[in-house]
Amino acid sequence: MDNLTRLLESASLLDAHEHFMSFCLLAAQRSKDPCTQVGACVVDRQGNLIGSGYNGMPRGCHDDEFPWGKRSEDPLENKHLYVCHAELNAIANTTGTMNDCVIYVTLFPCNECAKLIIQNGISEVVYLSDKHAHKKSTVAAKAMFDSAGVKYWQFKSKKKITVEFEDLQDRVAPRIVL
Ligand SMILES: O=c1ccn([C@H]2C[C@H](O)[C@@H](COP(=O)(O)O)O2)c(=O)[nH]1
Ligand SMILES: [Zn+2]
Repeated sequence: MDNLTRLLESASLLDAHEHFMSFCLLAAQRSKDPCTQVGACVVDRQGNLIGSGYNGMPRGCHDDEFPWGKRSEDPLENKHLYVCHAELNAIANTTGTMNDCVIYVTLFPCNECAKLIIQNGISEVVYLSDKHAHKKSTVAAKAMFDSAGVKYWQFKSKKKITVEFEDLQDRVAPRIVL
């Protein structure tokens, strides 16, 4: 890539997919899960972000009372029985219809989230990581999406976005590093 192209591209805006997936990555930073932070957002066909969430304990269930580990032999001492998934929280935080909306999520949805996505009429899933692709929950989720006609595709980009708050005191836009 020559310098002029690089300059022009670095000055260009984020496209919609980059914008919403970046938003999910920022939302994921709020998660207290020490192993897998997940962010999700629901976007309507006009391009409006109408709900978002990240994986966390249910409202009123404090992190000091519930576990974040996953290695105990006792399932009651592991996070999985308690944690609300990012997609669940994004959907719960959305007001109004989700018919034909798109959900962006940093990790491919599990089977339980797939059911929620389908039952709420969401028609497209854009995901970043498929690190649980080998798990039965992911295989089941894909089978349900295929059957229900929910489109899903993996977001890929080589862009790097650096947000430096200090830097922003003098400039209005984050620096996009290519
Ligand atoms: O559809 C999903 C699947 C998982 N999550 C969350 C739930 C947990 O907090 C982590 C998974 O933990 P691992 O340590 O990778 O098993 O991801 C989600 O939000 N949405
Ligand atoms: Zn899930």
